[in-house]
Amino acid sequence: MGKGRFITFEGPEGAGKTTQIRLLEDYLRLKGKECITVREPGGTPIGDGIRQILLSTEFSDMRPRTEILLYAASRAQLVDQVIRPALEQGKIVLCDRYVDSSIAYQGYGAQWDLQEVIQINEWATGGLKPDRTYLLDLPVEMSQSRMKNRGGKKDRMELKEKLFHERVREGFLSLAQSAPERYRKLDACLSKEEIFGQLAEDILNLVKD
Ligand SMILES: Nc1ncnc2c1ncn2[C@@H]1O[C@H](COP(=O)(O)OP(=O)(O)OP(=O)(O)O)[C@@H](O)[C@H]1O
Ligand SMILES: Cc1cn([C@H]2C[C@H](O)[C@@H](COP(=O)(O)O)O2)c(=O)[nH]c1=O
Repeated sequence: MGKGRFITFEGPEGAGKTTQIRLLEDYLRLKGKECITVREPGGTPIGDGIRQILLSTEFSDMRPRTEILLYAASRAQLVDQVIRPALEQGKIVLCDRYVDSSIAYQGYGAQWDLQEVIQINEWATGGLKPDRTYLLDLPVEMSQSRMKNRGGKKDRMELKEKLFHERVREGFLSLAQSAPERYRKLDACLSKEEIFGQLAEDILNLVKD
């Protein structure tokens, strides 16, 4: 049995997290690795219910404490029900967003106390940390233009002002800088293939045993 590895993807809306996770999943399977993909908020029936509440524009009056706790509640369920069991079975877990999204959006974006966000999430996850985090960094204008091209209605988080999203980007960049051993920053303006080339080069070392 291989050693379980927990790999997370972070970055703004439209950065290409889903695209890169799909490419990576195929690549790892070809290399004979067992992996699963999950996303946050969601990834379990309870988490999917919480996701609907969190992203619905009906709840524009959601309070910051409620928002932080709902993201953490979805995460607690996902860690306990899906992520830890998969890691114990030696699988590679690819996770679209994790605790760093709460630090970036609720901490930096909404300007809530960073230490409180960190502590709540430490408790919710039982301290589970990723082995590797890929940050797909993209300017806010490009994120918003990709969202526009994708079409459909904006969700509650996408509707937040541009300055909020600028602070989120700063938050991610600061997180990446403060943990260089865990983070790999990728330029999300590059082509899908160029980004994946960089990712694939890094991942093989990480999952070799
Ligand atoms: N490197 C890239 N260059 C140009 N367009 C890209 C690139 N990567 C992804 N896209 C396109 O941008 C859009 C968003 O990509 P994707 O869904 O992978 O992003 P995401 O980070 O998962 O977004 P979200 O957080 O909103 O779910 C899609 O239309 C996708 O085809
Ligand atoms: C996990 C997490 C997510 N968010 C925000 C980020 C996005 O705007 C949405 C999730 O939707 P997407 O399909 O991944 O773009 O929720 C957040 O604010 N805090 C979090 O912890």
